[in-house]
Amino acid sequence: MSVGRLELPLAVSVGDPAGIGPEIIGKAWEARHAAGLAPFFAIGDIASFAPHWNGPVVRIEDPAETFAHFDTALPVIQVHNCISIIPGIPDLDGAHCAYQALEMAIGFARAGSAAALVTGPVSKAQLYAVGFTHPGQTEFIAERCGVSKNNAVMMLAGPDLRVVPMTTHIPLASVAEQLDGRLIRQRLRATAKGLQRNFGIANPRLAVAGFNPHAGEAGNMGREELDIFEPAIEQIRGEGFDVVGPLPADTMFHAEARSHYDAALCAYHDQALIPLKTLYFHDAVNITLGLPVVRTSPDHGTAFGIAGKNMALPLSMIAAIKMAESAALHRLAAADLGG
Ligand SMILES: NC(=O)C1=CN([C@@H]2O[C@H](COP(=O)(O)OP(=O)(O)OC[C@H]3O[C@@H](n4cnc5c(N)ncnc54)[C@H](O)[C@@H]3O)[C@@H](O)[C@H]2O)C=CC1
Ligand SMILES: NCC(=O)COP(=O)(O)O
Repeated sequence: MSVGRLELPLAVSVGDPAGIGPEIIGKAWEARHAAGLAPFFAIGDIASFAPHWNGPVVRIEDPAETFAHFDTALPVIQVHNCISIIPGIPDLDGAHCAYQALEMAIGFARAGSAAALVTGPVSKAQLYAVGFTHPGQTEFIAERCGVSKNNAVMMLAGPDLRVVPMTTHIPLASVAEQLDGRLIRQRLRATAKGLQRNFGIANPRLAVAGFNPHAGEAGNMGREELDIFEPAIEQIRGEGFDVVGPLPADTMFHAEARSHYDAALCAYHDQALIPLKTLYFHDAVNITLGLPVVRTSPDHGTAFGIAGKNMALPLSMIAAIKMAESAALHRLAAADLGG
């Protein structure tokens, strides 16, 4: 059950200011009434909006000021000034801005000044170039929240498909060695709990994709399913969770198959994200499960190629803002019920 509205605004980090972050946040603000969005404020360089979007912005110092301004302008909390923003041409100064905005947004959510955290798209390569040592924002936010990276789960959620890549931003060649029984069990438990807390699904149904073609074909095309997946899944079933698998990955994403589970746990990034983005590129949301705060993000990236051209669709950002509100409300409702 999720009812009512939040008493706190949502914090939205701008992401890389040379990407489409400022444009999709501005366009989401324009859609605030039509889409029924909860009040939100952006965190970034206020000067980074004009090259991308010509709507009104207002500088605020405190998240609580959001409510006084949200009707008439996009409230923005300032990070350090980026020297110059050229849409589509990322630079290290912009990467510092993105890094600082992310750090501040986490701080507001953790301090209880924001109801949830919505992160704009960043370029991982640009962040790495300014000293970011985590694979992505998921792991960074987990660390800032004191959660081990194995218990923070990346989920991408579309209208009738939710996927979890059990390994995330690592080379494909490293997947087999990282996918051990412990990781699979941790991902399964955290996904089940995350579906309960953020989506209000009381008894989540989980499906696990195999690693090899045809889920190993009874051990003839690889033994990971027999030696690692099946014992891990058996143990998790013994803990009372509803889990099927390992299933052949090529036949578990068609419409009828999708109706049998609430989330599909996949062995690696592209096994999960290809079906999701093929079906729902503009509707899907990246949500991190297992955190003490709610964190969502659009499913897409910085789209440098279209930045500053007024071509970016804000739909995934709007969906991320809506999902952040809905997840925060689910958590409040569960707390009211003693959950
Ligand atoms: N949430 C995040 O912070 C994410 C960040 N990234 C980062 O983004 C950078 C670029 O990644 P790509 O693989 O090029 O993916 P991308 O999602 O930025 O772009 C892929 C294609 O989709 C188009 N596109 C993306 N968002 C769009 C929108 N809102 N409206 C219209 N068209 C849109 C782009 O123009 C491009 O043709 C990488 O550095 C990656 O690390 C990628 C995914 C998620
Ligand atoms: N492919 C998903 C993605 O890149 C998002 O990563 P994160 O920065 O949210 O961890």
